[in-house]
Formats: sequence, C-alpha cells, structure tokens
Amino acid sequence: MTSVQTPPEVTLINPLPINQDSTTDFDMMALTMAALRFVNPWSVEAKAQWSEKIEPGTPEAKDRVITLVEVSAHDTPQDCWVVIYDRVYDISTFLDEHPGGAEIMLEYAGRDASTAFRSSGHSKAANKALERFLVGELPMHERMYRRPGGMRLSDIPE
Ligand code: HEM
Repeated sequence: MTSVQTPPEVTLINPLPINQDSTTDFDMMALTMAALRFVNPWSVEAKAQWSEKIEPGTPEAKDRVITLVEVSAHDTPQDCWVVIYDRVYDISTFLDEHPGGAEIMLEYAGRDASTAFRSSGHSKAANKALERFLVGELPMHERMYRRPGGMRLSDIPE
C-alpha cells in the first residue's frame, strides 16, 4: 500500500525583521547627503569662482597658481588641461596637432600626465613645445617634481 507523504510544515521566518523606523532612517540619510552635496567645496558649481581663463604661454601664466582640483574640471576635448612636471598646460588647441594623436592625450584630460609624457620618449623639441601651452603651476603642497631642495629628474625642462 502506498501512502501519500505530506511535506513537513514550513514556517517562514523573516531573517531581517523590518524595522518600523527604517524609512525615517533612510530619509535622514538622504537629507544629510543632500546637505553635504550642497556645501561640498569641490562641487562643479564652484568652477565659476576659479581662475579666469588666460591665453596659454603668456607671461602671466608663469605666476599663476592652479590647484589639482581646478585642473580636474578641465577634462573635455574643448577644454583640456593636463599637468606635466607640476606645470599646468591648456592643450585644447593642440589635441588635433599632436603627432601621437588626440585620443592618447584625452586620457589625461584634467589629470597628471607626467609619467605618460616621460615614458613616450618625447624629444627635446616636444619638451620645448610645452611652453606654448603653459597656463600655471601647482601650489607647492601639490608638487611632486619641482620642490625647492628636492631631487630633480635630469631630463625635466627648466
Ligand atoms: C602638452 C603635452 C604634449 C606635447 C607638447 C607633445 C608633443 C609631442 C611631439 C612634438 C611629438 C613628436 C615626437 C617628438 O618630438 O617627441 C609627440 C609624439 C608622441 N606623443 Fe606627445 N605630446 C604631449 C603629450 C603627450 C601625452 C600626455 C602622451 C601620452 C602618452 C603623448 C604621447 C605621444 C606618443 C605616443 C607620441 C609618438 C607618436 C609616434 O611616434 O607615432 N604625448 N608628442
């Protein structure tokens, strides 16, 4: 005789009991994040307060201090800055002229390109060409290559 087995009774236990206050917690978190975003000094909206755009390679560029955070806001093909050996270059007009192509330089838009520039084996002429695009220099506390009393790489331009 065959007997029909009934499955054992299963009681579902919610392993994570829903906290009645979880919605309130979430709202508080969202509110805090929104407030932080509002006061965030790095917000892109702050861009308007940063340095005026100047003509690259002009004498004022030598005295202008530009922070890494400001450089990072210039990261498009129309407005492309890079840092090479602690100096800031606006290469927006050079992208299409670059013998190595625009794509490779755009990877460094808004960022430090020193090691990429160095390891591509650029000539002395390429180092000299940098001057045309100079718009400023990093503040002392953000520099890696040109610190007073620091060791200088022999091949970085004056
Ligand atoms: C403002 C910055 C730059 C300037 C003025 C510049 C200038 C030049 C110049 C004049 C050349 C021709 C070869 C030479 O004279 O050395 C060249 C080639 C090249 N550059 Fe740049 N460059 C810059 C940034 C970069 C960056 C960030 C990269 C990234 C990796 C790069 C990668 C290359 C490569 C791969 C070549 C070789 C192209 C070939 O031989 O086919 N360059 N660059």
